[in-house]
Amino acid sequence: MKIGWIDYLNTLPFQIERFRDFQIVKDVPSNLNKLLFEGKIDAGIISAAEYLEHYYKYFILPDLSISSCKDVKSVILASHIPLEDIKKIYITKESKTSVNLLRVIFEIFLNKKPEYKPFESLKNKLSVLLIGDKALKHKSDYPYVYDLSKIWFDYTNLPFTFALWCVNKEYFLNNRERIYNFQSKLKENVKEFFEKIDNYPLETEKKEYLKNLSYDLTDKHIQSLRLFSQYLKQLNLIKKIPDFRFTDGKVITVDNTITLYNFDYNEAYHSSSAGAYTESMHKFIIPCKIQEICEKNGSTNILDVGFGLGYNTSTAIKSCLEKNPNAKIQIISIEKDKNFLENIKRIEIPENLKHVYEIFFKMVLDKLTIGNKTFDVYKYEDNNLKLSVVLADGREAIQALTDENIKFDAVFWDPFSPKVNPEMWELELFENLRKIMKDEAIFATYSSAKEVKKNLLEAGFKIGMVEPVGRKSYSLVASISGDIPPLPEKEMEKLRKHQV
Ligand SMILES: C=C(O[C@@H]1C=C(C(=O)O)C=C[C@H]1O)C(=O)O
Repeated sequence: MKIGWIDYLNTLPFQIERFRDFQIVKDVPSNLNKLLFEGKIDAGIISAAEYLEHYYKYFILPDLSISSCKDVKSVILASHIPLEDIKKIYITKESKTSVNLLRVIFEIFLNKKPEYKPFESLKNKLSVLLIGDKALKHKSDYPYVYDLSKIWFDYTNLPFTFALWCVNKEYFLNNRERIYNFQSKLKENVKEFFEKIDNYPLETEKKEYLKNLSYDLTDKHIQSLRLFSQYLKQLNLIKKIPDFRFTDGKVITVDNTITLYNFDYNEAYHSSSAGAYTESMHKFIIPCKIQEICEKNGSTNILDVGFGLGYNTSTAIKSCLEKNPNAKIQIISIEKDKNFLENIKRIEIPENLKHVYEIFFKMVLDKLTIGNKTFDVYKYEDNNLKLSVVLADGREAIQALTDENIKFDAVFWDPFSPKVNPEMWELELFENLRKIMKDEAIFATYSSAKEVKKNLLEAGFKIGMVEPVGRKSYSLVASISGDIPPLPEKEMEKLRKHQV
């Protein structure tokens, strides 16, 4: 394994010299960012801003960072003139996070646009951005020293994270155990370093500097990184607001709800850009008109394919009962992963869904015969709700449902994507599905892949679109004869052409 390593005093607590089996590549942050991006190193401590820009290429090693609360002392704008008079700033070539932070401070907080220029030497420069050991060394040469972390804190009341331990995604998927081992050693090293710091052979001033930093990565740090990323987006320094993906499978999505990464399918359970709860609401519950059905009919019968972490089912129950507290809800959900309840226990459930999740944890394992097949099923039933999570392959369960006298009012189609899970998007499956839907029932899915549209049309559905939330392309709805927003005529034409 090739590990990128920043040779600054502040990386000392990770005690890299202990990792003798790995190849250590020492460089400044800006170069390490490039090396990791290009896959020339496998993991490393890199600029937090590099993660924010290219998050989809990496996973973060949890609970590790280089952060500061208030002063950091080693990321400074050092100047011979006061801040108000600064028109031109010479910036270090070693940084990515700090340059971006400097821009946020000037262009957003102070509403100023100085000129930025990289420097080769410090000679004759009025104002410079310095990081790392050079900042510590040269700060006393300048009459005005502005600590960027302190300014961030004054404006946001949040700590600031400069560096993250990240691993290249491909490398991680093939070497998970090795990375788990590495991260737990890093964590141990930091802990031990600070336990024994008083005996460490190092000047007191340097010890104080290190003690003032923090090496963990808490919710507060993530909150701060998210805010930072929003500013970077505003300044066009990144294209998309990132999610936060960790090697333990946890993903903190854009609306701050948590989803998990499925390492078998190499895909998260929810889109990173909309957020888990928002996605449920806008791609499934609203397009399927769950509230209208509950209000009008007093009951609803939903098929949820891909229970996953339970967001769609729980959001449906919540929305329905909000509109009509007496509604009778029947949900059949299909889930392939027998351990889905274990996965749910690992996420933090949004406050507004907690009461519904309590129901999930009351489900009991039982058997259910559908058609002539018997499945394992998690069941729950009370006056309002009859919920069955069938543990089965989607195709088998839907095939079996066609032998029952059952018709659904709504279908949430939420398996892994056509790219990684093509068998769940095939024509035959949609033909079976059509048999178990009421004529006016609406089918909703997050995908708008061409194959999916084609197969739905061929199975006898009309298709429509749902405006995008948090991503570029729209998502799909389909129905036999229900009222759905049509696809733009241009799209339909393209599809017709492809069909002949
Ligand atoms: C706290 C510091 O943060 C560093 C700043 C970085 C950046 O600006 O990109 C990257 C890694 C960190 O080690 C420092 O330089 O002292």
